[in-house]
Amino acid sequence: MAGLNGDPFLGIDDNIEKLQYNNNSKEAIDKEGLVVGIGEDSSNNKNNNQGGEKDMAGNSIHRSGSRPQLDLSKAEIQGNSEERDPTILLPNQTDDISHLALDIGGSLIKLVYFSRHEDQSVDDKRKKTVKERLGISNGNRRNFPVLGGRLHFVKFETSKLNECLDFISSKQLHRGGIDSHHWNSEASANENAVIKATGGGAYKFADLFKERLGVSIDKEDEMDCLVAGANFLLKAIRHEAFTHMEGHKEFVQIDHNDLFPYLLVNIGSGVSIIKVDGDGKFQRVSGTNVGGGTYWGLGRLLTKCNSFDELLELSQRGDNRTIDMLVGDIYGGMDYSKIGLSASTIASSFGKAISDKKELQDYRPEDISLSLLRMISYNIGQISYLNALRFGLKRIFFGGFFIRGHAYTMDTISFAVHFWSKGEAQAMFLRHEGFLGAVGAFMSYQKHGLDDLMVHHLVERFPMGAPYTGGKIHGPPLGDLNEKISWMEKFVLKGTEITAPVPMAPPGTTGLGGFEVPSSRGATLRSDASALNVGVLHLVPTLEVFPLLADPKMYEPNTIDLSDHKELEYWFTVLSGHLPDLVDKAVASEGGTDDAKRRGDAFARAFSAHLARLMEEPAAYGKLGLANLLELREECLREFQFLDAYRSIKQRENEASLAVLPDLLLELDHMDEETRLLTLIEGVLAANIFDWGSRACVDLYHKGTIIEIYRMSRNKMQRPWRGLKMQYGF
Ligand SMILES: Nc1ncnc2c1ncn2[C@@H]1O[C@H](COP(=O)(O)OP(=O)(O)O)[C@@H](O)[C@H]1O
Ligand SMILES: CC(C)(COP(=O)(O)O)[C@@H](O)C(=O)NCCC(=O)O
Repeated sequence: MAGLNGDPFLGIDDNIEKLQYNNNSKEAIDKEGLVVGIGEDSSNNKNNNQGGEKDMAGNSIHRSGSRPQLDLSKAEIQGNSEERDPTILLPNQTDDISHLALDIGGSLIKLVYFSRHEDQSVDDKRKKTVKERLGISNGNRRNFPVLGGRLHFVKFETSKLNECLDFISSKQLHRGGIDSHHWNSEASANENAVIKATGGGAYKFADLFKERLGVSIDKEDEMDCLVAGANFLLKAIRHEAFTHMEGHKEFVQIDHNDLFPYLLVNIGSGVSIIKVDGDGKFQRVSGTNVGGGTYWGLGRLLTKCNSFDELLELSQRGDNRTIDMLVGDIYGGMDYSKIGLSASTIASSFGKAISDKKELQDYRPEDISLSLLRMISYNIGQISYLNALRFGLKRIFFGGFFIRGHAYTMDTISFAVHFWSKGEAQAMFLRHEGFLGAVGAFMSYQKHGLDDLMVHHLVERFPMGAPYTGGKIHGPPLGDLNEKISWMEKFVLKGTEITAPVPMAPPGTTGLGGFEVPSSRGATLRSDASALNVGVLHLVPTLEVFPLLADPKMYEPNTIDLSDHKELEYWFTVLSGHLPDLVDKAVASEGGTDDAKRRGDAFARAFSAHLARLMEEPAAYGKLGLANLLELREECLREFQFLDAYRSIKQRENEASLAVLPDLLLELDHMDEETRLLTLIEGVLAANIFDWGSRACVDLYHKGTIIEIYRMSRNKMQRPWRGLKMQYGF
């Protein structure tokens, strides 16, 4: 019933099936692990960036294409390959392994770093033995370890560079991470490490990195990186792009064969506008100095805000009409319909301040913030459209941290694009908005094979719970989920108690294309990552996903789409109702100790909070299908260290099955070939039907083990077609 787990060492094609022993109808379904094989021949890896057009002024950047990075050739397990968690020797590995890339911008430092999967050690011995027994081979795949792990996304303010350096140092990221001994025990001793970095800070702070961390910065061109990052994310991450109009978010599945050309608008401190024609083929066609830095800088001066988020939060309670001059203010309350302007259209941002005999302090900071935000967002949307028009482009992707997943910002940009293009062009946003450059810099490492990754090769997971340690449940408030680092990591640094459930954000929309007052008033802004909806990307070097499908990249494994609210409500009720039972099983799987009970309790609270959040905002963690929801639950269980909630049940089942196996085999041996085959098929189907989790099956299950149920029902299962089969001789 349960498939083999992926084997990161062997890279064998392998199905991860998870049987859900659940108490609810419809609930127990198989989930296919989304899996990847990034261990293809790394020598074939192309550096997408190398062919980049260098037609931007003055950019002559050295790209260190010849420097080897994670070279996996001739890798082998050191010592006994049967031992748990064995060390892997990478004999051809140079000392400068690096799993970290940076984008050091005018406002923020973005970090993308790689950590190896922890779960690779789980029961490797058993898997190998089973694989050997079954004679499963690697086929023509390479017979050495592939890089399985996670891509993390972290950001810091550039003004707090020291925090960033401390973070890198505490995790030894510049030396391949604290788990680097798995890969190369000498790596940590390396003093000649080089890390890839892009953005202006790669130049400005290179000496500081050398001084503080002893690492050299290998500079990558910012535009190259933005484009490489955007192309990669659009190709490799399911539902990376989405539209946002009048508060409504819709994920867009990009067809890789029809991605280019597009316009990329990166709204960082300033704005770069790039026409992208292919991998490494692009041209920076425009830009504007009125960008994110303008909103934050001017906003800070005008409102005395202490943080960008505070400024954004203020805008949510603002009314721009007190400060913006509207068409109606000029036209005596009338529309100027001849040119299509309604009375409520803003004629001149901040224009009212000319005639009002008011001073700065007479205006509400909330109104100032909203007016400023609208002015800048609208302006960028309009300039972007004009550039799209120049080149006949219909699709405009917006990135950069100015957007910050903020509904009003996105609605305003979308409105401007839609309005001026008369619906011809479309504004789309990227979930990893601010990380494009950093991802691109990460991609520029040559030999990790990431540039071969395609759709389904990365599985995105969200930190779902709080870590447990020392007999107490710790963790930051759920609202701070993954602001900088995963919950588990955060705990190590901060270790605060769980104090609150996930705070509910208002339906953060503005209505009417961003011109009116936002409907979301008095609410707090979501913490960074939960607003950004950026999870950790997992690379699982095992299978191709359903390689026989005509177009595996476009395959949607979710048959139940939870963006339908009724469907979501149904599953919310099912999962909530099932929670106590699941907790009981999870606690039992860990021996029913007090410690397990506390973790079970914390898991229930955390998962309930996530469910509540998803009810409020179904797209909070990206496009939501039932398979994703069940995976979120698994992830949450794992974070509370329940590796397999159904462990004790499986144990019981295995014991029961093994006890009757000799008899069953004997019985099968005595059958003629046809009956044997039929019986075997029936047996497999019986188990599979149980897997479907119908209420009737589940009720039956409570009365005994699967094998007993099967035995009981087998005699009653003489199907009419069986007689027919004999009658007609097939
Ligand atoms: N926590 C934050 N601190 C500062 N600015 C932020 C923050 N979150 C979002 N921003 C916005 O993001 C902009 C920076 O975006 P980013 O894409 O990181 O560009 P850069 O590479 O110039 O730093 C800032 O100018 C500001 O408008
Ligand atoms: C200089 C920059 C590329 C730096 O990138 P950033 O740190 O803002 O992300 C960007 O700020 C920009 O494109 N500014 C606009 C300059 C102009 O075209 O007017």
